[in-house]
Amino acid sequence: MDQNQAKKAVAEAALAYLVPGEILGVGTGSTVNYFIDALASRKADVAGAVSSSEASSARLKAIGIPVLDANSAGPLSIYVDGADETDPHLRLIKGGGAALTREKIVAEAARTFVCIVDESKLVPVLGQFPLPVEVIPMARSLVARKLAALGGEPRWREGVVTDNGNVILDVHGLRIVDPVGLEATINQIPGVVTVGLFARRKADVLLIGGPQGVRRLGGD
Ligand SMILES: O=C(CO)[C@H](O)[C@H](O)COP(=O)(O)O
Repeated sequence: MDQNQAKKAVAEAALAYLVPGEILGVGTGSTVNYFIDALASRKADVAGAVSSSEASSARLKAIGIPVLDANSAGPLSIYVDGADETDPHLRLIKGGGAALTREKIVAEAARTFVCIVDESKLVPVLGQFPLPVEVIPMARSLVARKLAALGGEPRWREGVVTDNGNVILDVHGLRIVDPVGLEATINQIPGVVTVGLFARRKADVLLIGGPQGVRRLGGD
């Protein structure tokens, strides 16, 4: 099974968590694209979706799933999304696709966060993947200095503007031994909209695809 087959396998496995007749949350990225493709076969069970990006909204609409405003949808049954990195405790780094803020909002609104990854994303300690931070443009340099003081090496993802009109700093060189603490610390820097650490609201279920098939962590 190659990496794309692993992504497709976990995406299809996530269908088992659908709650018929309820609204679900849908994330962003290549693994989620496989999930949206798979969702086409279960359209009748989906009352609608709240999406974390314009890209996923377009893909959902293309298969005929109504995309709803988060403000009118209320609590969501599940949230299905990928990750850039996960540790064995289901804490995540997300935001490689620059959709981290909306992803955090939709994850928070969901009863169950089902994270779908291929096994290359599983690490013992988070931080090998540069940590994305969404920042209000006028605060970019200030926030970069504060992140450097925390021991990271922030790099501006030049040319990228988020769906919310902000910029992304990717923080290299962190070894994140206290994800909950670091999430809170970075979120408190003025000008930070969101850090792509999902440690306080982590995944509830992690589906990992690899050569042996799909295995699950959490959800017991
Ligand atoms: O956080 C994300 C987007 O902001 C994605 O979930 C993450 O980048 C994983 O993407 P992919 O499934 O393409 O590997």
